[in-house]
Amino acid sequence: MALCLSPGGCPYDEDEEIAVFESTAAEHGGPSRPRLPEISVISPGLDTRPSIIEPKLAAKPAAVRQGSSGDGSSEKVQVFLRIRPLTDTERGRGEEQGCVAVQDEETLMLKAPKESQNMRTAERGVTQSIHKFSFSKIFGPETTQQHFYECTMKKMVKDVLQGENRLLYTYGVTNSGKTYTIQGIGREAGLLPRALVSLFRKLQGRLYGAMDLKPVMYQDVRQLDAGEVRVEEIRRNSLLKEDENQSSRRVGTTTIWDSGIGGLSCTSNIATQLEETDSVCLEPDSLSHSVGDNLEEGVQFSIWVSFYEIYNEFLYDLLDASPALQPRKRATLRLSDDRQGNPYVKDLTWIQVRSAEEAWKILRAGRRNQSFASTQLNQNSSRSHSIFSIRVLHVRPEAAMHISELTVCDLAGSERCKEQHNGERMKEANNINTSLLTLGRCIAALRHNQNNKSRPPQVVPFRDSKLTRVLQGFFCGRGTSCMVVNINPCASIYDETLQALKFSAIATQLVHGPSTKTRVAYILSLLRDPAGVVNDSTLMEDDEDDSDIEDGDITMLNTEALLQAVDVLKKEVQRQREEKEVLEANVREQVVSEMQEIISEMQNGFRETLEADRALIEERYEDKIDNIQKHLKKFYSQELKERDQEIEALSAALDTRRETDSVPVPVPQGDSEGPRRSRRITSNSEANRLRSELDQCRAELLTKTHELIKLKMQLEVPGSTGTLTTAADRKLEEGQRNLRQLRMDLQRLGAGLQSGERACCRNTGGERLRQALTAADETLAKQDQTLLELQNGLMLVKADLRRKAETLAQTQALCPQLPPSGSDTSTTASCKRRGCGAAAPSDTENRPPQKRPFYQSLFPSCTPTRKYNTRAVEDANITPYSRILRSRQQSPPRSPAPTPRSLRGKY
Ligand SMILES: Nc1ncnc2c1ncn2[C@@H]1O[C@H](COP(=O)(O)OP(=O)(O)OP(=O)(O)O)[C@@H](O)[C@H]1O
Repeated sequence: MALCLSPGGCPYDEDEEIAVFESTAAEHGGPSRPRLPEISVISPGLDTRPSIIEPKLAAKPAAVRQGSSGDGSSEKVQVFLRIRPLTDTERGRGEEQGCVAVQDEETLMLKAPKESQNMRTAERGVTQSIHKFSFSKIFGPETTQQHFYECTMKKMVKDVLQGENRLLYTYGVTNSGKTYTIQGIGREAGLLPRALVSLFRKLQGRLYGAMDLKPVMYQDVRQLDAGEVRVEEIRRNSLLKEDENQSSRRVGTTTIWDSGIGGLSCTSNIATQLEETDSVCLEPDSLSHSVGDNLEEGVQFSIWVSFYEIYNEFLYDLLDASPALQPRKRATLRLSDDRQGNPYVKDLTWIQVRSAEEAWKILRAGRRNQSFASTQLNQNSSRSHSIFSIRVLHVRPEAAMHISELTVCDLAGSERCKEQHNGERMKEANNINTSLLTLGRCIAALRHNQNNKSRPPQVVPFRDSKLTRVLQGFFCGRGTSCMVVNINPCASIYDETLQALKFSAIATQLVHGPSTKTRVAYILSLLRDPAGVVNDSTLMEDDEDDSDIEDGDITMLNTEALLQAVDVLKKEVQRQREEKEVLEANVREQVVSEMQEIISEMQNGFRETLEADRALIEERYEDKIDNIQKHLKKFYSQELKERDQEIEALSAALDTRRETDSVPVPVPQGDSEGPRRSRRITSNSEANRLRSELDQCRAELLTKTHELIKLKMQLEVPGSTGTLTTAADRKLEEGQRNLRQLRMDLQRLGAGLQSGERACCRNTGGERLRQALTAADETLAKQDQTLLELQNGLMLVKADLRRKAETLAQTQALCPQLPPSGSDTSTTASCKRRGCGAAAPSDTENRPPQKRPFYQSLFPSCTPTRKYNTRAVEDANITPYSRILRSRQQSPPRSPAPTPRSLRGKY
């Protein structure tokens, strides 16, 4: 890529058209740029994406680029750029570095000088060093005031006389030539004096001389009575007189007055500037040749002016009685809204003027009250936004009054606060920058709303600063605005200039809202076609096609037509309201469905989280249960072991005791026992008696035993039955022994279970106990099996014995010499013991009676009969363990071994 020199001496990129564009919009929240191009291009453009402009389009003529209207002024906000010439001093300082170059009458190139902040960031690759801007028209340093006026304000004056509202405001860095552009110096009169001269020349012979009609509030007119007229005259004359007095004095003095805020004084060194502007000399302009052109017949015009400033976010009336004559403190003005919500400056002084000279004198008088100060960059820097308004009252003899307005706003220059070493200057600079920033935000919001009509509009922050509040009407359809951007080509303020240009680039993307005229056209179109639905787009088309409608004025309509218009508008309002209701219903529906989706997504999310948490907690508790199980297992096995040892020790001790007890107790000797001796003697005699009885019983038992043995021997039948009976007896004894042992085990387990259940209640896990119980179950089942086997064996033995008994009875019948009663008893006892005979058919009688309830409570379902018969006993003796066992046995098939989850469920 080759670098060329622009006409202004600035090198620019030949291949710039292929560049990817960065824009101010991007820096204000637009889409982020993927990579930095070499040149940033900022231009009004027509694209709905304001930040990206086609390079070829940028090179096209203004008429082509600015819409179909052709003149380029009907819709887009016009933004003019004016570059002021460098002074000799500035050239001497080396400020001319070719950083500002005009490429064509609409395109400006900025190239960052070496020392600038922009160049430093560009070298780091953060931003570009070359920037390209497009404007409605660019005016170079050589532009004369006359030329600039003709290209910018001339048409505005014409529009105002046609009844329109117009605003022109200058924006730029301090010392860039804003005040020079608006007011001018010496023979170089600025826009405002030229506009005044043009206005009065046009109105020659059409001025309304009386002072009885005065503009009030936003744009109302008030009829003054004679007294009020007199007051108005006095006020005007005093201002004019004061101006004459001031002018006659030798200027060059320094006026000191209070700024009105906290007693802070402000030095107004206006000598030089006033000296020159006082003698502003106007050259005849083109308007002078078109006196009376296009003015409505029969209408007279009354011209009123006001002049106020916004200083540190306070409004001051510059046409109020001179501060030099009044107390040092200035009164502030308040902002109010009229019934339609239009903002206006309350109690603002309006002075009727009858010539351009009078208007200029009033302006000069006001300027003496304005806040100027000497700053680093400008000897006479405006420290406030000054607003000069010209209201034109269109006085018709038999019709309603109409007001139009031309407002010229000289904005204070933006500047870097850090360069201000004076506290007051710093505060001013802060306020200036804040209000300018708000203006930028308003413009950006307006542009956003215009470019995104389908989306909900952004709130335009007009209320965030006084400046935007007073200018609000011009941005909201009650007129149009035009911006003049002033720049100073000095290299030392390059960064500030770049920021100012970026700011203005947003304004270049703005289009005017529907104007008052357009609204009139809208009403007229409704009257013409009341049933038809007229929307904004058709309205725009109508405007372009039908100039008659656009030129219409609602004040020309008679009462009947106006009433009709009211009816039509009411219907239209109703229709739009219904439309909006439908729209709102749709929006609500969409919002609800979206909310439902969001809620269901949230539910799913929560469910997943819950599941994950649950799994985690389960895992943790499983670990805990495992640990507890291990500890319990260890504990109970240890416990069982210890108890077994204890039982063994106790059994051994019992055996020893028994052996000891069997040894006869020696009779105590003498009276050493003291007073209990008689009792012991009694107990000894009792013992002797019992012992003798015992001996007797033993002897009897011995006899009976011998008899029994004898009988047994008699009954002994050689063969398998005898062996079987012996084996059955042995097994029965063994089974009873096992049962005893088992009972003891079960008692221990029962105790363990109770303590285990208590532990389980504290969430310590009963799985180990369950396992122990399962093991006990199995043992019991085995024992049960053994018992059943024994019972079967016993039944066989009984049957065998029954047969033997029958044989024996037959034998006895044949041998009556067999022993009588004793043998009968023993036989019966023996038979009973062995379970034979009809008197003992039930197997339950073979069990020790005291053992049944316990056994039945443990084995409730061994046999159905037992179950039915022992239900009451079970219920009475129910224990937690038996309950568990019962529940297990009642739920066939046997449930699998409990899992941690089922245990968790339980506990
Ligand atoms: N186009 C121009 N031709 C000749 N001189 C100019 C031009 N523009 C500005 N100047 C001079 O530059 C100086 C600064 O101008 P001016 O006071 O208008 O700046 P400003 O932007 O109003 O500054 P501030 O914002 O501080 O009030 C003045 O001396 C003025 O005469």
